[in-house]
Amino acid sequence: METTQPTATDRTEVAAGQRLTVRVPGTSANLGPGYDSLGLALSIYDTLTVETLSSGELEFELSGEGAETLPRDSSHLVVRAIDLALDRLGFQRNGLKIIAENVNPHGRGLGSSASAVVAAVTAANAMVPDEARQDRDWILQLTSEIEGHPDNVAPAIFGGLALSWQDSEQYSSTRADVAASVVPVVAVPDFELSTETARGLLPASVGHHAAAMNSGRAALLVHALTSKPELLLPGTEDYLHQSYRAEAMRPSANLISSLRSAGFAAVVSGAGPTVMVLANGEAEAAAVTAHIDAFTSANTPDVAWRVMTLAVDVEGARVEVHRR
Ligand SMILES: Nc1ncnc2c1ncn2[C@@H]1O[C@H](COP(=O)(O)OP(=O)(O)OP(=O)(O)O)[C@@H](O)[C@H]1O
Ligand SMILES: N[C@@H](CCO)C(=O)O
Repeated sequence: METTQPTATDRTEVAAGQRLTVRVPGTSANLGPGYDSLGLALSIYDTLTVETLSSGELEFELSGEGAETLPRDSSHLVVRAIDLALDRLGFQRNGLKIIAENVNPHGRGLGSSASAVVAAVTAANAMVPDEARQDRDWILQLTSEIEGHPDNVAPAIFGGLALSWQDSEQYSSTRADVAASVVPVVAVPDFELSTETARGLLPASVGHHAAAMNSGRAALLVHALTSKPELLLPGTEDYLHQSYRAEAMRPSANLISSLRSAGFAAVVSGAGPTVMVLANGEAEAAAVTAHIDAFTSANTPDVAWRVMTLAVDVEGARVEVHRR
């Protein structure tokens, strides 16, 4: 979390006794050539319920991913993001009960940290009175600042395919609808790679030729995803990041090469090490799954893979306020 922590102490306290639930989709960023700009919302959901308490304590009920390892104090990512959002809104909290049901695997490239901060900031925004509440573009701005890039948070907020960009410190995003035949298939390995580590592997600059090649493929990818899925294989060719990160996720890189050689549009999901294939239709998705099973059985015996056929989430983050 790169944004500075709040310091204010003279804020209005949020009302105690509130309970709200946010459901947030996982996301796959980059999609090949869309480094730090394109992202897709996926049907794998984390659920965060927050209760505002009248005493100053923090209570945690964590289940699923990270339940054994995440901190249970104010250093928890969700609490830090709630505190920052409340501060920006002109509020502060008393105690909180955090109930997190985490399904999205951590450090695998499916946007788990983005889902957590989107859930937290959405929850904080729903905790304050109507007149103080902000819109989803405000949530995009703050969560992009926290993450350092908008490509995961945007689809987590808005659903669908998010095309995001940055002007100085200002983040923006627009949503596009993905062709109905596109089926995302993910292969999640049992090892982690943090986004921070993966970003550290990238060069400070790339040549003009690579930039030009990448621009063409990124433009093609948007057309392929929205209306011409038969062009997904050329549209997912990347020149900016995957090759530099391959050594840190060799089993994933080898699986991607094999899938692409067979004609399937395979990419590194986010910063990896998950592999995602954008299949064109259910029959192709089944063939992709069979290819992954055969390749990994023969070539990566030391890695356990979880293969999931998902859907594109079209709703984005959804908040439910429980009336008492
Ligand atoms: N639901 C959560 N609650 C609290 N902390 C979380 C949660 N999800 C992720 N995190 C924190 O974020 C870290 C993972 O973030 P990281 O950016 O490295 O990977 P990712 O978001 O899963 O993948 P990517 O950004 O490549 O899509 C976890 O190790 C954990 O510290
Ligand atoms: N665009 C980001 C996505 C992962 O958070 C990266 O590749 O580092």
